[in-house]
Amino acid sequence: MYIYSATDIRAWDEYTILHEPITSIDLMERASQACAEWLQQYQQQTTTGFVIFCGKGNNGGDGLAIARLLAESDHPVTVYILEFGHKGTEDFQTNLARLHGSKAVIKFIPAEENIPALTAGDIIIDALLGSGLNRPLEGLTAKVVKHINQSGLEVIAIDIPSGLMVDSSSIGNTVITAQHTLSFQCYKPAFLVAENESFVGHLHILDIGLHPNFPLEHPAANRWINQALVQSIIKPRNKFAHKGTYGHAAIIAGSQGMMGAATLSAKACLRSGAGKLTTHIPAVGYTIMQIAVPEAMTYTAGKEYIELAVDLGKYDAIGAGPGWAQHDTHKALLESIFQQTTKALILDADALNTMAQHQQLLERLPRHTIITPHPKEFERLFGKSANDFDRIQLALKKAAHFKIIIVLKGRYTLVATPDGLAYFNSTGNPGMATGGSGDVLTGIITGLAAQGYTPSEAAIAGVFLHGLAGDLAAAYTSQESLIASDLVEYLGDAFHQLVL
Ligand SMILES: NC(=O)C1=CN([C@@H]2O[C@H](COP(=O)(O)OP(=O)(O)OC[C@H]3O[C@@H](n4cnc5c(N)ncnc54)[C@H](OP(=O)(O)O)[C@@H]3O)[C@@H](O)[C@H]2O)[C@@H](O)CC1
Ligand SMILES: Nc1ncnc2c1ncn2[C@@H]1O[C@H](COP(=O)(O)OP(=O)(O)O)[C@@H](O)[C@H]1O
Ligand SMILES: [K+]
Repeated sequence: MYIYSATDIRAWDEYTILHEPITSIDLMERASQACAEWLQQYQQQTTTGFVIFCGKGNNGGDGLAIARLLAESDHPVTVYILEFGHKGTEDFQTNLARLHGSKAVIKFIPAEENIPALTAGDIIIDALLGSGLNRPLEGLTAKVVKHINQSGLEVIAIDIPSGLMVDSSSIGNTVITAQHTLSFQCYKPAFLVAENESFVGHLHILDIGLHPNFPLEHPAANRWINQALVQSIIKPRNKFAHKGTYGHAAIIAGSQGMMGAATLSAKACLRSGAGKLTTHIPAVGYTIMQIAVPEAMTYTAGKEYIELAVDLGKYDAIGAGPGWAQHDTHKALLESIFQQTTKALILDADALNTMAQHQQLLERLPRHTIITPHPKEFERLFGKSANDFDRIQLALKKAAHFKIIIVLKGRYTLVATPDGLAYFNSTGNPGMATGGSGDVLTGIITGLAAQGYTPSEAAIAGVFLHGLAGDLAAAYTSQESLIASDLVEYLGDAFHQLVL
């Protein structure tokens, strides 16, 4: 599934009108019906008043149609139309004419003194501006939005909170703060970044039946990692497989006091289907690893810190970095890993911090290395970004420059590939914001890469399975109680859900 820009969404709209075919006003009716149905399910008492703020574009047109549909179901509805000069789009005008025949009360806001007082208990519907927004809100529009935000009432935004840019940062702008956003057909870039969380609230994507052929003919660089995509990647195991079939993985991890990171990565690697695993750890962790992960072979070098890794050429995938801590031998260790790597390499945590301190190492990264920074590690490596959109662009730029795969972790983890594609992961939950979650991810991606999945495939499937394991674990144990070990325990159920 693609994540479209505002321009692409408009094109999909027009494509549907032309090819279904359907008139523009009927498409608006379909979108509005989907919203009205959602609203009535959400608020079943017909005594609840809806106060609907409409602009004069098609987002306002949606608001007018929703008003009529709610009034027909005996909800008290008051509509406020914000006057900004022009008379409104054609579909806005048609819906205004249709609304005149209904029980809804229609009022206009031509000036600040007409901004209405809002009544406790009312639900506000924001249909002021949608995907046609082309500049920050100002003047009367900004005042209305601030008034709504200050009311403290529940706000439900139609398509996108008014004032929020679809494809770029809205930091510092006046934007509706919604508790729910009912958006049409597909995710938009604005919904995927942490900086917009407080505006969007709970997001609901409503299917309004835009033409299914459009995505087939218009691939986009921004993509959604969902079950269908991962099912197309993960292959069932061969009937006559033996342990050599699924690769030999190495996890180079751990230090005094951080052997947990190494064991979590190792377990996750094995639970992801790798045929064999050897762990390279410091001597201090030998007994811990042998007891915690008896399935893994173990090689030790260094006492409290891993200092040397030898004979790496035989591995199909190497995961390095979890629990290394900071030590002055790590630069040489990384250089030696780079030299010996023949196949896949996954770098996380302190391996990334070491590269951040010795930037020249970046230039020596083997091609198609996967790095898995969280935003702070990303910043240490590549510098600060002014906003989340810039950070995504920077990740794509660096992925292309160094020919690597960057897994930028977060709510919607980004997998940026060297060919300029940005995959956003759909699974996961805040229960996973707990120490060790990232170590599990490193193990999963290493385990997948060892089996011969390409680095991009391993990263995409890895983040999805990791998040899905988190969702299944949270459903059982709650987000609060979730710990990283649970992610390993639920990986099996996550694979089951793919129904191979
Ligand atoms: N795509 C779909 O699937 C479907 C989409 N549908 C709906 O259509 C909506 C998009 O409609 P839309 O294009 O008419 O845009 P919308 O945001 O209502 O108005 C934009 C107009 O406002 C203006 N303007 C811009 N910025 C401004 C500002 N800061 N302050 C003040 N004014 C500003 C600007 O005009 P300008 O002033 O620049 O001449 C621009 O022309 C979409 O969100 C969804 O709800 C459904 O009905 C059917 C299926
Ligand atoms: N709010 C969230 N929603 C979804 N996934 C999350 C959330 N918080 C954290 N995660 C996931 O958990 C992992 C945390 O990794 P990281 O920050 O490296 O943790 P650690 O260093 O403790 O292992 C990442 O894969 C991230 O995507
Ligand atoms: K809106």
